[in-house]
Amino acid sequence: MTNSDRIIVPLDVPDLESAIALLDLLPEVNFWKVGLELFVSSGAEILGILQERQKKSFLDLKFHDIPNTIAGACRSASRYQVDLLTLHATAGRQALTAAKGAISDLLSPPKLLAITVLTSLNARELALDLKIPLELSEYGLNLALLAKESGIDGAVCSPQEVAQLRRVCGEDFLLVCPGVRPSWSTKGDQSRVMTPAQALKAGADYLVIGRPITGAEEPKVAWAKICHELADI
Ligand SMILES: O=c1ccn([C@@H]2O[C@H](COP(=O)(O)O)[C@@H](O)[C@H]2O)c(=O)[nH]1
Repeated sequence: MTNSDRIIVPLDVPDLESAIALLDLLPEVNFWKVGLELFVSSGAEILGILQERQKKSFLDLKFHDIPNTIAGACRSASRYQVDLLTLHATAGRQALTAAKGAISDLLSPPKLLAITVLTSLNARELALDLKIPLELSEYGLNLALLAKESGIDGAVCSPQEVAQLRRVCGEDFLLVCPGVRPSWSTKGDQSRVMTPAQALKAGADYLVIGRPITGAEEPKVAWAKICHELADI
């Protein structure tokens, strides 16, 4: 796998037409993410289109519910033959275990990823608004370990925590990092960021890079620039 195959681009657009326009504009992208905005507006059709085009897909619906509901949602989502699927680690051990159990008899189930601490949050918000008494990195690590113990395949974390998670959770635990910003792009609403090269060197398996590419004046140029930055690491 080349480093550009490690980049997942989110289709964070309001409708199917805009999503297809992005696929057409960036045929060199092999891994696409479908999140809440597109799925809520347009449903699952985009997942069939990605399959037809032989692209890998990441369904990022971040399930957060009681065990029975999460299990059913994971089973339903598996029908779409997606490669990755997310749920929140904070749903708890029983929900994580139920999610894994609900898809374990399928022939090619998606890999389940647990969201740890959203990359938009900073330490101050975690402590003052959410009243989490742990350091952010310790909290994230605990959530990743809970997911691993519950049979979940990997975690979504910020690049700032990925080295620690890699060290503690091991090589087989899939680590996917949003919150990735090239030095030449703006952070926007992301708090805990690193550049693509830093994130890969720190141990990420995949990088989710959206607006620096899709919001660029010339998305093809932005994509090529990031791939170039990752070519020699
Ligand atoms: O902690 C998280 C979990 C998921 N995301 C998603 O990743 C992309 C990031 O897009 P950018 O435009 O590169 O900011 C987006 O779809 C989020 O829903 C995340 O950012 N942080």
